[in-house]
Amino acid sequence: MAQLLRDRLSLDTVMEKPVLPALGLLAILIIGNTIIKVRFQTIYNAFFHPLAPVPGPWLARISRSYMTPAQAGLHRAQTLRSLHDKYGPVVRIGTNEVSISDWSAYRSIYSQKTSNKTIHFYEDTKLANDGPGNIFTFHSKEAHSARRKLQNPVFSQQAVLENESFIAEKADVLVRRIVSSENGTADVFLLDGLFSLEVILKCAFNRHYGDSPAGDSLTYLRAMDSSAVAIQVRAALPIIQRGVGRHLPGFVGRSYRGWDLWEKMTSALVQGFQANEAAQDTRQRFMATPATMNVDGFLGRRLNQPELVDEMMSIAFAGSGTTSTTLTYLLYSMARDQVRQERLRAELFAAPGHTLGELQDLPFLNAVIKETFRLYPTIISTLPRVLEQSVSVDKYLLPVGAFVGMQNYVHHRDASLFPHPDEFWPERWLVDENAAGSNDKLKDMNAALTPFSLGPRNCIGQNLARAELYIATSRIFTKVRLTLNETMTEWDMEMEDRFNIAPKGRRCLLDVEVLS
Ligand code: HEM
Repeated sequence: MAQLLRDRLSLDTVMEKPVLPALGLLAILIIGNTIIKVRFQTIYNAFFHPLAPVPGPWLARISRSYMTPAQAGLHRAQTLRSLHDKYGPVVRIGTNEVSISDWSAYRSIYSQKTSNKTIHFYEDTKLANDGPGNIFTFHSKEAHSARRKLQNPVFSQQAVLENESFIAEKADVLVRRIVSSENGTADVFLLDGLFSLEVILKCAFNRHYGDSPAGDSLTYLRAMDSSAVAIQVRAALPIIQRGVGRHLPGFVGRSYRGWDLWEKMTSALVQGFQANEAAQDTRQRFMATPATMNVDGFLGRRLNQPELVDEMMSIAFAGSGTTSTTLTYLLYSMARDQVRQERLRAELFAAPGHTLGELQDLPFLNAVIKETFRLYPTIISTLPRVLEQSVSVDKYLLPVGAFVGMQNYVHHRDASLFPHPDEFWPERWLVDENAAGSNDKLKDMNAALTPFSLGPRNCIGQNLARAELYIATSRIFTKVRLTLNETMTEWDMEMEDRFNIAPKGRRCLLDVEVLS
């Protein structure tokens, strides 16, 4: 027995002894291997990656998250501008990512063949709860071009002209709201938001809202705006889907519940339109009609309910905040500059008429709108793309698979094309055609002005957006004189980069004088 025990003990000892060192060795090997791998990857990224020759901050060579703090701080575009000032037109901003500021590269980067939308960025903007994606988010080029074909007719210039009376009607409501603002001070940030949303809801669903700024359209606007936080939280933490998020406390939970409400309201609009309007709209005038009635060529059928709701939420989202912030910055610029405001008014009063066509012929109005697009491009930030073809920019060859991006905020401030780039100076667009080289310069300025982007994923709603800006601007400045309210500070109107801009103070208070 004693011998047995001894044998057993010695066997255990024999068994135990090598186990610990073996585990230790394994751990050391695993850790060592990881360190070597990480080191190797880091060394590769820093020195041998195809993007290694591209200049940029040292940390960006080895980290994918170099831009995260700027993005979280809502100043990504401004940070990129400083990086371009320091490093030149092509800057490496991540292990596999570059930013480009050379406007002449825009057309090739954003062409059908060269690139595609990055999945991780755009997939996050699926909007309906069980929605499969929408025209804005599709990665598949076939799915996207079929959806674009389906929707294009209701966004054409012809379609916008047919809906001109709707836009004028809503612009008149906007003017009445401005005029009747409390104490003669209007918050045009809020009122412009309602205006562009109500234009969309009218043009999409034939839905009309009254003059009161405190009706259902305000509830819709607030619900849509409040969901921005939840959309970002879901993107950063995919585990927090809608079902979980709506139960969270505080502003995050509120944002998820706002998102639910926005979807519910859109769904009700879609159902109302299906029941009462769609089949009667034989001229296919309303933006919801083709998506409701016609076959999507990629799917080979009509859109089902979640697809339709997702699509309409994306149109409301893409089409309202964009136009309204542009209009807000236009009014702000004019309210700060009475001389230019008078010049604009004089041009409007002297115009033969105020139809869209007539307004689009007015040189100073055109210059004011272009300058607003240049200085306050509502989509301020990077439109991220993944390269499907290698492309040369400056002296660098950017390989297939690299993430690339350009941002209006940066190339719209290219001082070689736009002297005094941070100044609102509409006269820069009124080029003397007889001066030497002026036409070439104007051609370049126009080519560098890309507020609606270019290529297959450019803005489908740009005709409508332009029409809203021309009509609203003319209606406002022929009825009222605007001046900046004394409580407004520069900080209030600083642009926050949320992809789309928002003024930091979330208000734009203007004092209103009704013209006799
Ligand atoms: C001043 C107003 C507007 C500006 C500056 C603007 C700008 C843009 C830009 C830059 C893009 C490309 C985004 C990207 O590639 O990620 C875009 C796409 C889009 N915009 Fe606009 N937009 C405006 C108004 C509108 C309006 C009024 C609508 C609809 C009613 C609209 C609907 C869309 C849609 C659906 C897309 C996605 C198109 C696609 O991928 O095929 N936008 N817009």
